Amino acid sequence: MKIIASNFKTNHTRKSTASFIEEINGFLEENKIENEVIVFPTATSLDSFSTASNLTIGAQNAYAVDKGSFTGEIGTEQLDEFGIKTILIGHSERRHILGESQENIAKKYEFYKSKGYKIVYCIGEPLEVKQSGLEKTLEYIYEQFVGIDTNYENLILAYEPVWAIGTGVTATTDDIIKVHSAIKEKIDKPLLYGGSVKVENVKEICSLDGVDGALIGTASWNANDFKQILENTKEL
Ligand SMILES: O=C[C@H](O)COP(=O)(O)O
Repeated sequence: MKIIASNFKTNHTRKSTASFIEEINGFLEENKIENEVIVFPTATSLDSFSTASNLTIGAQNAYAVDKGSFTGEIGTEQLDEFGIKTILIGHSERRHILGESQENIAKKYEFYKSKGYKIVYCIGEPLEVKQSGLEKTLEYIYEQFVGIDTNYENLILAYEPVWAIGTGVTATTDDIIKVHSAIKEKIDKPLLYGGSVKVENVKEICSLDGVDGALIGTASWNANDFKQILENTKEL
């Protein structure tokens, strides 16, 4: 059983999201796909979708609050409206582009943990760290666990090397195995790989030891490609 997640990032409209979800839902049912599938649309496209039991809709981000005066943010009141109970936290784009600190990420994690959300928690190193070797890479990754309760029952991890995200450069199977096995030795949670996963490589990556699924950006935005990804991982 694998977990295949699609992160829309800043892509798709409300309308195209609804048709994507309808199409994927139908595909899962018709093809009896049993893997767990999670789709993270933009906040503006969240809705009360009717979905198969193995398809979950999650939020890409939300503030650590129920409601209040936090311009531009959403909280659990807005997520509850659509029954959203899954959230992505610590994505590298939020860390490196939007400037979220480990302290803020840990606060957000604690808040959504206290609400019982399923949390997909991302970790991963930038290129200069990777170039300094495995030991430094792991040190960097472990710092991203500061303030994070890794025993939380609803936790899924996603290892996403920053240099592989949206670049078309996938980590080698050797890179993935080394980092995944090191993380798995310390933390016994499902661990996804993310970073230029596509139709052609998803099966190989998801078959590696210590890889429990994939968190996919670019290659998941086209419904036909995502269906192919789901098909290619169906038997794993
Ligand atoms: O959340 C997904 C990851 O950032 C991977 O993105 P990507 O598949 O476009 O490389």
